Amino acid sequence: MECLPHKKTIGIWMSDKKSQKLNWKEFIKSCASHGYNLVRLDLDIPLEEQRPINVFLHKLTDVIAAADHGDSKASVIINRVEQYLSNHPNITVIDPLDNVRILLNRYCYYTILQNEPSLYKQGIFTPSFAEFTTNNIEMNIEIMRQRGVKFPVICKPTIAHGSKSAHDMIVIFNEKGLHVCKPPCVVQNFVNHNAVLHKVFLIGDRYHICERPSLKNFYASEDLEPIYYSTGEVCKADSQSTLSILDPHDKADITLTLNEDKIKTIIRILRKRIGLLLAGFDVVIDNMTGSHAVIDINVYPSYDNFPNFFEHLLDSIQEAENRNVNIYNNGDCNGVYGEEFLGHKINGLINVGMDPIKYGVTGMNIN
Ligand SMILES: Nc1ncnc2c1ncn2[C@@H]1O[C@H](COP(=O)(O)OP(=O)(O)OP(=O)(O)O)[C@@H](O)[C@H]1O
Ligand SMILES: O=P(O)(O)O[C@H]1[C@H](O)[C@H](O)[C@H](OP(=O)(O)O)[C@@H](OP(=O)(O)O)[C@@H]1O
Ligand SMILES: [Mg+2]
Repeated sequence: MECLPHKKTIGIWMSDKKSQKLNWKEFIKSCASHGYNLVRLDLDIPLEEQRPINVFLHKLTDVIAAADHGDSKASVIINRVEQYLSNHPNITVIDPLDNVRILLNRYCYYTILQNEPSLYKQGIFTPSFAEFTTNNIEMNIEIMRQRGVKFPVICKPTIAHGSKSAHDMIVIFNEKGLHVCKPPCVVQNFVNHNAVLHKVFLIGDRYHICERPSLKNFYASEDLEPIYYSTGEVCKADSQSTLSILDPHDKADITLTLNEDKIKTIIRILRKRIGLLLAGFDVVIDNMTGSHAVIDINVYPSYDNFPNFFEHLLDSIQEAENRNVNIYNNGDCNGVYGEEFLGHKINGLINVGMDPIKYGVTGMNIN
């Protein structure tokens, strides 16, 4: 992208896979209309040798996950990024790497939700879960018992990003099925939800909800073998998996209606506890109780069909920058910590000034 004078600069990095899905022409146009140049950063060369930036916009989840698990090349990249950002505290980071790290580990972010007693009272929950760190079936059965995890369960890799296998799931119906688990993994109570998934995409204080195909209803059984699937096969807008076809006895005659007040409550909790500007979460509605189960939280998701995505993104970046400029000019150059979370300081410059969620881009006013 060419650079024009007197404009601020957004430096961006994302995987090639993600980059191919982005409408770069439209993005550059939106950046320009908001007074930004857009440059793609090359993390294989020192950032000091590249154009100075005001905003660092990234999806480094795969690289962070690899670095945190000992990959030397990934570690060089993350160290380079973190050193650069430490040397340039006035750069607005979207989103701070320590905040992103929270969402790399399913056990970690499920625990955030479980530790929010206010959610349960409002008919919101995260399904009971347990983490397997060994292949010892007896130990794992005992852990499930202690944590109220009951069949059927979904087995998911503990690490939520960083490889295709992060999305490889298994539905397990009985104890003998547990031998298929590959620790470290989490097992989570399966919530029957009539094969309808609600995806919530967040950009700062803006959100958009879309429906996606999901899994049909399942029940514990001593006779059923584990069912393997990957999220992308079942839950994309155009997915047509047989796993989404309700069994005849399950033909849903009742419509499960998403409660937007519950969604706003979840958004407030995530902003307070995780503090990401670019995130998403998945909700299924328990078809017996109507309670809303938060089953997943994502870093910088696809934002498929998010209305005027680039405009909302740039507006939010400007708002985040304005907050940072105020903090930086007030001499708090080390950034402002958000709330303590499980030992991780949420180093969230964008956490500062927790404005009420302004509105859902669906036009709902939220106070
Ligand atoms: N506890 C659950 N009960 C019922 N269905 C579930 C549960 N957890 C996951 N699922 C189903 O499996 C799918 C994938 O689960 P999840 O969203 O945790 O995986 P993921 O690969 O991280 O997804 P994403 O593509 O959003 O990152 C969900 O969209 C939903 O269809
Ligand atoms: O359409 P969605 O938002 O469900 O697809 C996302 C998916 O939820 C995950 O967030 C993917 O990220 P990873 O977990 O890192 O694989 C996204 O892939 P990406 O290449 O766009 O980052 C999907 O878009
Ligand atoms: Mg998901």
